[in-house]
Amino acid sequence: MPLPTPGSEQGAAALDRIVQRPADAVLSFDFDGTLAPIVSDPADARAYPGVTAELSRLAPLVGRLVIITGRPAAVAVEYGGLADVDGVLVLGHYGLERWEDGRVTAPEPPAGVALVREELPELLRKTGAHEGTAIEDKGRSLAVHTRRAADPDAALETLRIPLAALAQRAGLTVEPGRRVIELRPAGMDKGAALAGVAADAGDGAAVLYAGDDLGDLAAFEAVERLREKGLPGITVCSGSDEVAELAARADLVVDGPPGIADLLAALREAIEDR
Ligand SMILES: O=P(O)(O)OC[C@H]1O[C@H](O[C@H]2O[C@H](CO)[C@@H](O)[C@H](O)[C@H]2O)[C@H](O)[C@@H](O)[C@@H]1O
Repeated sequence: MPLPTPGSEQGAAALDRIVQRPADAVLSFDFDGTLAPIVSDPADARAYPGVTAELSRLAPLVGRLVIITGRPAAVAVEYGGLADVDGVLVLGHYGLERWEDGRVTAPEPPAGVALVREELPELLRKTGAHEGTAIEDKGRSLAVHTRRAADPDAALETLRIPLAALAQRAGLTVEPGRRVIELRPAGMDKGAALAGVAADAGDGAAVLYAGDDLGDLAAFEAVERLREKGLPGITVCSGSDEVAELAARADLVVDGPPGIADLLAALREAIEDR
């Protein structure tokens, strides 16, 4: 399977560097919408067929394989079958949680999370949340999903202002995403998480980050900052018709999780054949 050609020179140079010097590569991926297809119930999300096996083949070939997700790390590990991927690092809650070798480390959630947990059901009732609106309690944060409403976008719009007000009162930050608004602890994002991993990898690192949603923009920006410092970097958008911003910014756009699965296989083959 041929490697796709990135639309930018910097992206092409980074992909070439990753193939030629895989031991210096940091390969990083978002979970939902990138490794796993979007489904209507968040509890039903699973890695796209073949993705976990391909990650397992790539892991020993590259310097660092990282999943950076808004999910709790252990949930991404379970839904992605990632415990079978040797040496993978999973950063959950936008980088607050670190899962490695079966162990999770994370700071205690701020008190605002408990406040949101207590007040959210009543807020949804009072604001006339559309039928199908659902709360996902992730322990260290809460998400409000509207994908199962008859008009998911209208349902989300109804909630934007009240949820922002609640987040402000609770001292949390608002994370908008694909038919979801999350209220989560401030002070960490996928960009800071990726920058930390890249720093650990050292000055010779080359970085690939693939994502599909607005929360991945911070990681795209981190790749752009690394490039300004001279490190090769490539951004990949797992494309959908729900998020235009990421595709416009990416060095390479592939066709959702099936396209990511093909990219993983092509990258592994190119590394093996170099
Ligand atoms: O950073 P990610 O790994 O992409 O996680 C972001 C959020 O993804 C999940 O929600 C999204 O996927 C669901 C399952 O396909 C879908 O139903 C929902 O509409 C999407 O927004 C997850 O439920 C959130 O907790 C994650 O933060």
